[in-house]
Amino acid sequence: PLVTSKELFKKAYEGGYAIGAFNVNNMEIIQGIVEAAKEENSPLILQVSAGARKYARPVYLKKLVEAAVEDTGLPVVLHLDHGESFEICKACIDDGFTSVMIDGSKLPFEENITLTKKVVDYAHEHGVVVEAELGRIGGVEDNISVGEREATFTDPDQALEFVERTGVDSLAIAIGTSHGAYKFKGEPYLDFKRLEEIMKRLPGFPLVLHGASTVLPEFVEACNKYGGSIHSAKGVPEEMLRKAASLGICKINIDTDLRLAMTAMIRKYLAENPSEFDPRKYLGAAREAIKEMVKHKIRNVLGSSNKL
Ligand SMILES: O=C(COP(=O)(O)O)N(O)CCCOP(=O)(O)O
Ligand SMILES: [Zn+2]
Repeated sequence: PLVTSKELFKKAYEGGYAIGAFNVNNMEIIQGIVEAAKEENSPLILQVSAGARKYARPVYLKKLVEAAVEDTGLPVVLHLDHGESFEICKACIDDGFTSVMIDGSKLPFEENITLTKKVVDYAHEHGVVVEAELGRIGGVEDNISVGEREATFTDPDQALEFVERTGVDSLAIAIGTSHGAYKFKGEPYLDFKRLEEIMKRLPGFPLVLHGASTVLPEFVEACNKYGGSIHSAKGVPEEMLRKAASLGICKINIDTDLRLAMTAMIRKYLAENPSEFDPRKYLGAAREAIKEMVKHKIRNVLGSSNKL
């Protein structure tokens, strides 16, 4: 069935593990992820961004996720990723999503609170949970200056006030990650001190890590070996993710590693089978790679195997 993340996060927080939140844009990506969760007997969040809704059209993704639930019997959270307005959150809630993110992180603090509270009120009336964001996920400068860090990372005192005034169910925090394949110019770094300060003020409250792809080297190398050009790519080392999962991070967002797995396998298949032109062959190979990658993340990074 489609479920909310309330209970999943509570168990994950207490159990010191995290739930994977994987972005979906087409059938093969959904199938690869869901097959992996099924084999690992793991809870799962499938998330749809505004861009994914534009690419695939909302009804296709909704029906594909419903098909995945029917086919596997898995409990799945269907989550809107980075909703930027009350309207898109409302549309998804009305369309049967069980969780939505309202991302007001670009707004001044008070406006973020007002917008988030409006979404929370509507979502909670419909039994849907809400993720918000405080602090700016982004900023890939090398060794961000202290001033820069203070300006963009989540302020622990503000986080407490934000949660109390909005009633939000989980909070995406900025502690050094950013979206995409170029997260760090220097050494990878997450501000665990800051995470612990936030946890002190919000004990037991589910926190979310965006921009958490590792940018797996084997896929970057495969992309480059078969005609790609992806250089200086760097992600979050898996041991940092394991540490975050053992702390208050209950949801870990992964999209770039899915994209790299899919792209690497399609490049590889086409290069090695130049006379082949059946999409089921290269999309099938990509689906298999996604499944193996997600199983690895569930088992060795998130720790959510056999937690159903
Ligand atoms: O946190 C992440 C992904 O982080 P990652 O890049 O490290 O995988 N996300 O919320 C995914 C954002 C995807 O948005 P879009 O579909 O518009 O490109
Ligand atoms: Zn994100």
